[in-house]
Amino acid sequence: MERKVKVAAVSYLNTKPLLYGFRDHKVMNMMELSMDYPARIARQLIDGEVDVALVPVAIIPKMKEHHIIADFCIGAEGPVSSVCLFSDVPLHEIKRIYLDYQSRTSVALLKLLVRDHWKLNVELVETTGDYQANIKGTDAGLVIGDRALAQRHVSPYIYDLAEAWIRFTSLPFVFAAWISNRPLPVEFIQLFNDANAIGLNNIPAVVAENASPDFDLTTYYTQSISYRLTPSKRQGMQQFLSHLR
Ligand SMILES: C=C(O[C@@H]1C=C(C(=O)O)C=C[C@H]1O)C(=O)O
Repeated sequence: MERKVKVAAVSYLNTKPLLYGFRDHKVMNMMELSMDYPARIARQLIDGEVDVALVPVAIIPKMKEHHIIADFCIGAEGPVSSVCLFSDVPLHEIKRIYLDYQSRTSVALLKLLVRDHWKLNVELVETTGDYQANIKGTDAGLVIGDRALAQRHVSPYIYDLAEAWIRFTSLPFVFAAWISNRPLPVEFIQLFNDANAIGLNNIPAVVAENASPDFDLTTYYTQSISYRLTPSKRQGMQQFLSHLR
């Protein structure tokens, strides 16, 4: 038998619906699952430490070979709630923006919006560890994932990046997709897709076994995140990637 497929997933609440169905699924006999934050799993997929990952789509241009293997993604057709620019002051008064080291796609999207949509003259600052405490005065911050859901209760000004992208392009946005760095057996791909769909078809069960002190998870899973990689999401993704080139 072929060796097990190494799969890496995002360790945020937004991935729980996609992973819910894997537990007792027979696809687990064919794979090993690990979890980390998006920038780390991006590195693991590029370096070949894993075969498939729910990676930030912004890293696609860095891959020698890539295959989108599933019909599911971390996307949005409206405000995504967990990818935002947080600030104490209105957008045009911001002087500096701290960038989230856990992100790849949202950092690229923020840079695009700053330049072409919002047209801001700001200093962009890379981070490597905890930086949310730096978000104060005219220093703003991009925060993603569960930490963004918490930051919503802290910062008075919240600019949702998916919402801004949709205003800018009239297209939905894809933050992350299941991508492999080599071709995989059709049987694996079919089972993998089947496992992804189970949680999405059972959102109340997914909500029942997870908890967020910061955000209503039913709303998050059914209205903020949009999980189906539809033709219009693929179009949004292509448009985003062509902006990156
Ligand atoms: C919507 C989100 O999408 C995430 C954003 C990513 C990025 O910016 O690189 C990568 C994976 C997604 O989990 C989120 O985490 O809040």
